[in-house]
Amino acid sequence: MRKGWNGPARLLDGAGIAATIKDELAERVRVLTERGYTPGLGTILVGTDPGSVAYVAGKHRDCAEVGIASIRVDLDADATQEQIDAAIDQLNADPACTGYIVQLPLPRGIDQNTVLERIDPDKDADGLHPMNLGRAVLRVSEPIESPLPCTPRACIELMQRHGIDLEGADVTVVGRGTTVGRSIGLLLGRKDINATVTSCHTRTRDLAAACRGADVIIAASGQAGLITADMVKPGAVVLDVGVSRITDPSTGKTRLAGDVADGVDEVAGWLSPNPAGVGPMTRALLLVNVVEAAERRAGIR
Ligand SMILES: Nc1nc(=O)c2c([nH]1)NC[C@@H]1CN(c3ccc(C(=O)N[C@@H](CCC(=O)O)C(=O)O)cc3)C=[N+]21
Repeated sequence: MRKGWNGPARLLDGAGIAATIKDELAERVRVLTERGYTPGLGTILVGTDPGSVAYVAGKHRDCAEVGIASIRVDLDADATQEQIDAAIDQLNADPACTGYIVQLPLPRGIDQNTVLERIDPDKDADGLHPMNLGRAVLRVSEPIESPLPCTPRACIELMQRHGIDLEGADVTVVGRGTTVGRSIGLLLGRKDINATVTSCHTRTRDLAAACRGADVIIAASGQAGLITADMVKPGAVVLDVGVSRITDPSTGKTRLAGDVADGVDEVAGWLSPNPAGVGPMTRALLLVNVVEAAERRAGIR
């Protein structure tokens, strides 16, 4: 938060920091490759959801930029649970694959939890396997030598690299989805971060009050424009994590919209743009998870 703040917000430059992180990773990848441990990222994509197709393509482009090998498994939208299981078993067994993700959401009829639990926890590049989430719950004061969820890591890294102090800060998290809302509190409450976390969702009685009291708002509900200027304490840090695809009723065209409404930039002290904020950072932290997994395998962490 910024004292005596009187807008407009400074931008949390996710695209810029992501580029810096990728530069740092390229050097670590070079060392790994020299030792015969080139990291490899796998993706399993089921179906042709345009958002998912675009994200997966972005992840493979990022890999190429830093020298990480990439392995792509694309399945039809009507793939069976058995076919998805077989793709997971294949990547679990593939020595060239250091870590991989199964792009979410999965088509209707496929059980997400069964899929996530089948991933080898050491290769869980998303940090969403119950073993890895469980480690994050249990190890609050020691370093965690296993993958952590990418978007929560991305949010924290984005703030830390802009010098934002989270020690004792009041952080309100809006949304309780698997990839962000449910797990980010595990990281924010760690003894090396020490934030105080309030977790809100669609049944919260007074969301505006919970937001107004916060030094930091993490908006990850997936409801376009949910967080409005009147809900933000002047000078607060606002991270716009949500991604919704909305259709303009007059033109019929779709566009991407975040959780944060226009006008918040006039009140907040810091704001992550969307696009170019948390999205590119999430992709960068995915690569960090893969490089860290490769370093563990190579015995250099
Ligand atoms: N297993 C799994 N892991 C994920 O991490 C995961 C997932 N499933 N399913 C969907 C969400 C969404 N997500 C995004 C990643 C990058 C951008 C991103 O880089 N966006 C660009 C813009 C991209 C555009 O314009 O389409 C930006 O913000 O600048 C956005 C969204 C990862 N997710």
